[in-house]
Formats: sequence, C-alpha cells, structure tokens
Amino acid sequence: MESLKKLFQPVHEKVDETWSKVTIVGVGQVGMAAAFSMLTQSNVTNNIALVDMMADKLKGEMMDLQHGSAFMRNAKIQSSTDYSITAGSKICVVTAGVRQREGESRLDLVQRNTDVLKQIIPQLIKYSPDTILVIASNPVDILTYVTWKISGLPKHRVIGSGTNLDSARFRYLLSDRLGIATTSCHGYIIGEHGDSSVPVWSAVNIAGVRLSDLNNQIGTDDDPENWKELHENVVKSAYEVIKLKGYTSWAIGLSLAQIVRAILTNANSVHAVSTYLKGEHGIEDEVFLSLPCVLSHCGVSDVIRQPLTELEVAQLRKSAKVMAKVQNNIKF
Ligand SMILES: NC(=O)c1ccc[n+]([C@@H]2O[C@H](COP(=O)([O-])OP(=O)(O)OC[C@H]3O[C@@H](n4cnc5c(N)ncnc54)[C@H](O)[C@@H]3O)[C@@H](O)[C@H]2O)c1
Ligand SMILES: O=C1N[C@](c2ccsc2)(c2cccc(Nc3ccc(F)cc3)n2)CC(O)=C1Sc1ccccc1Cl
Repeated sequence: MESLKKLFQPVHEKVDETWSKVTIVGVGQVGMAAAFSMLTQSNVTNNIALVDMMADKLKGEMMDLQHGSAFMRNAKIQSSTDYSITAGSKICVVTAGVRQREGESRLDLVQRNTDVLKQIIPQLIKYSPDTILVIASNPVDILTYVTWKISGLPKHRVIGSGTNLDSARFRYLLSDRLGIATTSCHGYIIGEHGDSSVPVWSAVNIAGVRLSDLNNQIGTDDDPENWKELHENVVKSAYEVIKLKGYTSWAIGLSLAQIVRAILTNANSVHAVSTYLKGEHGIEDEVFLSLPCVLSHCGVSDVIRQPLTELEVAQLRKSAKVMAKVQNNIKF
C-alpha cells in the first residue's frame, strides 16, 4: 500500500452507488445484448449485476464485459449464481427461460417458464423489495402476468417488453420505405407480442402528418399501396432472423435498454410495453398486453388511451381472452 500513498491521498470513503443498479437474469443472447446496450448506450447505467444458473457461462460473460471497461463509464459489472449479488437493484430485467421445444405447445412452454420464474422472482424480491421488474422471456405477455402474480408487486412495477420490439421493427420498416430516419417515424404496435400484434394505423405519423389522412384505406385489404404488408413484415422478419442466425438479440437488447433508461431517468416518455390492461378498451380479464405507456421512476405511471377502430379493439379483446384462457391453466 506504500506506493499507493504516493499515488493518491484518500479524502472520503467511496460510496457504493446503487441508485442506478440493474440486475439482468439470464446471460443468453438477449440478456447479454441488453447488458452491452445498457453499458454502452448513454444515460442508462454503469452498475450491472448478472445472474444465471450456468456458472461458467456467467463468469465468462462477466469477464468479457469487464475487459471492455476502458470503453465504458466507470462500469461496475458483477455476477453470481447467488441472488445476494442483486441486492438494491432499482430494476431487474428477466431474460431467463427455456426455449420452445420442437412441436411444444404454448401452454407447455408457459408452464416450464412459469416454473423457471418461480425460482427467480422470489429471490429478486427478497434482495430488492422496491425493485421494478422488466420481463422479456417468452411468451412475454403471459410471463409478465405470471411474474406479477408470483411477485405480489403492484401492477405499475411489473412491466413486459411486450410490443416494444414489434413497434421498433415496424418503425424501421416504415423508415426504410419512406427514406426518413427511424427516430422521426412514429407508430405503435399494440396488444399481444408476436404473431397476433395489432398495428394502430391511425397513429402512424411523420411530424404529425398521419398517413391515414393521406390514405384512408391504409392497413386494409383494399389499400392500393398495401401498407398492411409493413406489419406483416414485422412478423416475417422475426422468423427470417431466426432462420438466418438462430436467435434475435441486438434489437431486443436495445429495446430493453431504452425501457430501463426511461425508468431510471424518470423520463415520462411513452413506450409500447406490456402492462395490466383490465378495464382498458373493455378488457374484462386480468391480463398484460401492450399499449403506449408513460414510463417514469415508479415504472408505468400512465396508460395512453389511443382512439382505436372497432377492429383494433376486437383484436385486443380477442388476445385478452386467449391470454386469460392460457393463464387459467397455469399451475402456480
Ligand atoms: N420479448 C421479446 O421481444 C423477445 C425477443 C427475443 C427473445 N425473447 C425471449 O427471451 C428469452 C431469452 O432468449 P435468449 O435467446 O437469450 O435465450 P438463451 O437460451 O440464449 O438464454 C436464456 C438464459 O436463461 C438462463 N436460465 C434458464 N433457466 C434459468 C434459471 N432458472 N435461473 C437463471 N437463469 C436461467 C439460461 O442458462 C440461459 O443462459 C426467450 O424466452 C426468448 O423467447 C423475447
Ligand atoms: O424476434 C423474435 N425472436 C423470437 C425468438 C428468439 C429466440 S428463439 C425465437 C421468435 C422469433 C419468431 C417466432 C417466435 N415465436 C415465439 C412464440 C412464443 C414463444 F414463447 C417463443 C417464441 N419467437 C422471440 C421473439 O419474441 C421475437 S419478436 C417477434 C416474434 C414473432 C413475431 C413478431 C415478433 Cl416482433
């Protein structure tokens, strides 16, 4: 320690900051893309705890990230299979899960991932009782509901990534078709994440110019410009990416980092995420589906009430019934 005394004079004990601590459970493709995004994107966090059940993979991913510290902002990156490492996390992002087996039914997958969440969620709450849970594991809307039930947290502190990725892909495709930056192309996909999501055509706009005002058949089968294909390609591109690289990671990782940034910075910004929707648009069941939500330090502070067509409402209510039916068969 003698040489260090020549290097610097301690003035005050350093503080272990946890005000922006984020836990990521699951160091697979999604979890590590999320960790990398959070540590390298601006204004997210420099304090990450990684948890997984595969000890060697976990340590390897932690070390590999730590070795990039020279390119980060004083990052603190820790990991353990022991959940005590997660203590004091403001946000816990759950990407852990088992993959759908060939021919496996959605319900069977849900039950297996429910059993995974029954191991994870109580441990997270034990060490961070005030945390906000962000779920990415699929089927994300049902698993967000499962997390809400297991955790006992209030609904504003249990958030699913929902159609955040769907909406991002939709905006990219819109941007690509118009030749305008994606950040200036606005649109929301709502409802159930994945194959049954719902595009809100009346909300698609560039600088407030609604495409539906320029083409009142937009999104319909009669539309001569076939804008409906844009939403169809949101789904097709997911399957294409899986076919080409076997998984998806970068877009969902960036999507999770955006959600985390909005919460940690008390942004009050609007994002399509999966939230408790009983009572919205005539939904009667306790389900989690996506609508544009205001994200702030408390989690979901508001749900935006977009004017929807009868068809859009019907699609939303149909997804709610499908979710409720699956949820009623889950063994907790
Ligand atoms: N919501 C979305 O838009 C979206 C997009 C892409 C992927 N996903 C979903 O994200 C999830 C993760 O995908 P992936 O490609 O990273 O999978 P992956 O198999 O690469 O990683 C999953 C990780 O979870 C870990 N894990 C499993 N059980 C665990 C437990 N009980 N405790 C701790 N860790 C555990 C595994 O060890 C593995 O490292 C999947 O459910 C996938 O469908 C969602
Ligand atoms: O980009 C993805 N990749 C996944 C994936 C990642 C690793 S293995 C599969 C994907 C891709 C294609 C289909 C599909 N279906 C699925 C349905 C229920 C589940 F529980 C799990 C997966 N999932 C997981 C997923 O949710 C996405 S987004 C996505 C999927 C389908 C339609 C539209 C979108 Cl925006």
